[in-house]
Amino acid sequence: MLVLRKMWHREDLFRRRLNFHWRYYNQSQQCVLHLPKATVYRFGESNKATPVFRDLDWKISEGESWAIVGGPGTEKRTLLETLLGHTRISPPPIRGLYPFLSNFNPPKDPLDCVALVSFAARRSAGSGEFYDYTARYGAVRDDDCITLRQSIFSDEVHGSTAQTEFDILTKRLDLTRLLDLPLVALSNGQTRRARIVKELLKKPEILLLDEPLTGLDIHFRPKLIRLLGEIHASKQPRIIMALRPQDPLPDWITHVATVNGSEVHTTPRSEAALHNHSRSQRTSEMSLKSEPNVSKGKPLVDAKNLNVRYQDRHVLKNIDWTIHEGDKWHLQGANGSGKTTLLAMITGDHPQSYIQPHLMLFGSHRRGQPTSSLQRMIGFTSPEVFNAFPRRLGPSALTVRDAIATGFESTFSYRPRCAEIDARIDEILRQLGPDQWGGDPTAFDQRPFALLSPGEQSMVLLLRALVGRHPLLILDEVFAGMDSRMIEVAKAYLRDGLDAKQAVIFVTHWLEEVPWDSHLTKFLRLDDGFATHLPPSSSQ
Ligand SMILES: Nc1ncnc2c1ncn2[C@@H]1O[C@H](COP(=O)(O)OP(=O)(O)OP(=O)(O)O)[C@@H](O)[C@H]1O
Repeated sequence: MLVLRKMWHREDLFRRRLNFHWRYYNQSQQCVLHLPKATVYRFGESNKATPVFRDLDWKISEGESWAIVGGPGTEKRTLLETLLGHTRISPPPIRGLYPFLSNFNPPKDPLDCVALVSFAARRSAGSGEFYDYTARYGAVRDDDCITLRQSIFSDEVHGSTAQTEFDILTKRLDLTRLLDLPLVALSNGQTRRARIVKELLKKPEILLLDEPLTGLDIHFRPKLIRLLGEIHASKQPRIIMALRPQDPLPDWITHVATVNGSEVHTTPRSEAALHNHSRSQRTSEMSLKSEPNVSKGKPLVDAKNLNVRYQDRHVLKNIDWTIHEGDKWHLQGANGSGKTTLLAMITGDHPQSYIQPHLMLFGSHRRGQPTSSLQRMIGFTSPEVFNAFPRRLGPSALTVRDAIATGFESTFSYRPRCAEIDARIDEILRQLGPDQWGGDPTAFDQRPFALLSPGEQSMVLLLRALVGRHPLLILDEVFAGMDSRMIEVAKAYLRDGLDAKQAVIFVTHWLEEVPWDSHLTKFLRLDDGFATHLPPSSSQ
């Protein structure tokens, strides 16, 4: 009897162990995504059309952490659209694209539980007209009064659990103190963080993030990456991130899908060929010949004791800043420190620019100059210009050439092009067009702006800023979406291709993107609205 009992006990132990291993095996092998050797077409196109992806063979098992890495073309974005179910997969995967969703009772529909956070401007949004982003600087209109808190707590997000998660996420993403501000008042980086919180609270099973590090300051990037790693490990939701090749790959990423044209290579991290963002050591011939950045020319901007307030928020505090001809400035500062506000003083977009006691722009007081004539002196691009730029399609679509030509105007508007303007556009396209960065040069200037990839759109907006050879260039996060080859070409132009007297204010959160060696660059850093002039060796 005792022997029998011992045997039962052993058998029970064995059965339990087996059960445990089987459950563990099942869980670890649970298939999150499965695309077995598929061809992917745009919706509405037959199998005779050129596919967007061929032989796409991709399996994601539970527990793996994936990043999609790809260049500036539209392919990375198309792969995200495929994961959202916006393309046709042939043959369709038998258990669906996301087999694990069929294990829920009732099974879940990917359309309801796979979400995307993308910061690329929507194609042909609204009427396709230029959107006036400067409204943000003035009195907030009633329509724009929706606060950050109201925007996050949409119909889809409610209940006490959501409230707790909301409190935790807004704290971790440093948004708590901004919750009662109008949404339009948030800075670019603050808006990006808010968009991520909003999608997380909708509780998707899978969250796709398109280049989530762009526009975030250097201190914030590691915080976001850590948070996303923790969220992914909890599977609430699983995260798939799309990154540029030069972006740092988070430690917790185990696998990489590299997009190259119509091919996608899926490999464990250790086998992926990655190009980390590294500071270019190349010093241009011009840089070697140039003297250290001692200002010589006339002052273009001279601001003394500049202040900006919104009710009780004091955003810029007693700023002194003089910019001379030929100066190259790197304007630094964390998200929300006041960079965009300061630049809006110089472009005249900010209504409070009129009330400054000493704001001299191009030799006259700001008050004495219409904004339009002021802006004819400035070549300008920024995340706000990128988002506001018209993206209409159809017969009145804006071509690349049209888009660049608007750089001769003070604000966005068309003017019939003359031969001289066309010749200058041809020149800048030869210097910085797709032939230089390995893009498709076929009739590039006639392509609709709206159909370019985000990186190509950024490049066209840079050309728009450069085409008029303005005395002052303001280049705010100008390389967003570009790959390392485009960035190197653009940096070389900014080092060697500008007129000696052109001054530049360059804004970036990536020190390695600054085109000039540090001894040729001047540094102004904003900390919570206060400005500090930094010595040449300064990094962020
Ligand atoms: N109308 C407004 N009312 C209250 N606060 C505002 C308003 N407009 C802007 N702010 C605040 O001013 C601060 C500076 O914003 P700004 O856009 O200049 O920051 P930034 O340095 O450009 O940030 P980022 O790097 O994220 O682009 C932010 O904290 C923002 O919330």
